[in-house]
Amino acid sequence: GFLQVASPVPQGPNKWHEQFPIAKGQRQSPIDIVTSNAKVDKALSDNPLKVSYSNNCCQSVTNTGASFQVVVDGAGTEISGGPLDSTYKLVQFHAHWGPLGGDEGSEHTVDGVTYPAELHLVHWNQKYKDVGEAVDKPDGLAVIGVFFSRGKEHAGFKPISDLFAKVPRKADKVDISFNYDPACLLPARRDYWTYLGSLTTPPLFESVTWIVMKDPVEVSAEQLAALRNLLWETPSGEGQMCNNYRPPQPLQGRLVRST
Ligand SMILES: Cc1ccc(O)c(S)c1
Ligand SMILES: [Zn+2]
Repeated sequence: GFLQVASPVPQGPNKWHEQFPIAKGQRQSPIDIVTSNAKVDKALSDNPLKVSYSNNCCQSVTNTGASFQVVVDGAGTEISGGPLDSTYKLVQFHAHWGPLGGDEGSEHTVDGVTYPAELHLVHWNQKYKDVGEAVDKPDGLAVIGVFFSRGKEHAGFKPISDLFAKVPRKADKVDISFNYDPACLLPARRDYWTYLGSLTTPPLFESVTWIVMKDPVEVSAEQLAALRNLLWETPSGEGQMCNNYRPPQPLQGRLVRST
């Protein structure tokens, strides 16, 4: 029969360093957050993190082949304060998750504890002309991480999780026709840990000021299962997208601050 030339299946995290040497860098993410080593920094509370999103900023949901991604028009969606020396604008949000029904899937862990999924709200520094210029600068990005725990349905996440079945394949895209305020995905209590790290997927740029919310938000088992309506390439062909999380990386002496 004809030689089957399979499309190159993305290699797992332990191979990324071959093509992206920065994978073994000095400020890689995610990390295990050892809460007893985190240092409370009152400067973080003296200048509180300000999150102001608008409720008509979300344009579409797409399947990137590695996660879902809600594409956001940054106009009117700004964060500032806390660990940030500048204003950053939201550009997209996505998530990382584990196997069906499992408790692993988050990227950051807290004293070794994993959550079933982790949401990433990606923002870029307004001192740069666009996200393309910001994405590889040391102060280019700020990502708010929110842990998802399994529990009651998250009414605010439902309009998004209901769309996953409409974007099963890579590059599939569906417009978001309703008003949606991503702030509904944040926990009520705004305490967080913050440290300097990187993107958790290639190209793994060391450009992220991480803001990891301490409190998880609850989503239902069905909403976690809806993440698997997204498909991706596996070594044995097309399959449910899952385990798209990178395990914790060496801290390399970095300080984790806490509110
Ligand atoms: C900009 C960006 C893209 C993908 C990611 O997983 C993260 S963490 C950040
Ligand atoms: Zn991410």
